[in-house]
Amino acid sequence: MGNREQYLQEGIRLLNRTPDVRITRKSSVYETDPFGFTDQDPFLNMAVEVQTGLSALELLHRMLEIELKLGRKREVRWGPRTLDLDLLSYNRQIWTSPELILPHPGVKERAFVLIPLQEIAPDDAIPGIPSLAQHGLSLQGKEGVRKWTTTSSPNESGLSGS
Ligand SMILES: Nc1ncnc2c1ncn2[C@@H]1O[C@H](COP(=O)(O)OP(=O)(O)OP(=O)(O)O)[C@@H](O)[C@H]1O
Ligand SMILES: Nc1nc2c(c(=O)[nH]1)N=C(CO)CN2
Repeated sequence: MGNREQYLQEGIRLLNRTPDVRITRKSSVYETDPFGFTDQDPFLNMAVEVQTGLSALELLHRMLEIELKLGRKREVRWGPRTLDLDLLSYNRQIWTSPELILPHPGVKERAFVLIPLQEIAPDDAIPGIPSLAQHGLSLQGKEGVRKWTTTSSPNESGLSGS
């Protein structure tokens, strides 16, 4: 919602100012069709890598604080938001608790996550996630807001159909 690029940049700034958290890589920014609740404006998505001494749960808590600081309200599931920060993967750990699931369960079904992620992380960064090529996805363009193409017809998530 609102000035989407500014929210992304502010989120990154606050993440990088968090004690014991340093951003080490940033993907391009992608404009993506809304997934889940489709009657809303396009999203901007990106992935960042951080180096941290925090535990995964501590990092998640700092991320939730940043969302709140930037005015995130939880109204409609999958609905419009100022900023959503998800912890996609942490040291290739596999973890399930009521508060935190690792890797994030949405990764494997969301092209808007997989594509920015593959720009900054190796194919095996997330346990159990097939590579982009295995999803039939390829990237276009090099600068600015980027797009991708699917080699077969996309399903709702934007990933190639099975
Ligand atoms: N890996 C994770 N990263 C971020 N949040 C997670 C993760 N695993 C579990 N959660 C939990 O999910 C809760 C709800 O997240 P949120 O409201 O951002 O969902 P959403 O963005 O609407 O939908 P989705 O989670 O499908 O992207 C968080 O409070 C958090 O405790
Ligand atoms: N394109 C796109 N659609 C979404 C997104 C998102 O980040 N990008 N996040 C959602 C809830 O987490 C729901 N739908």
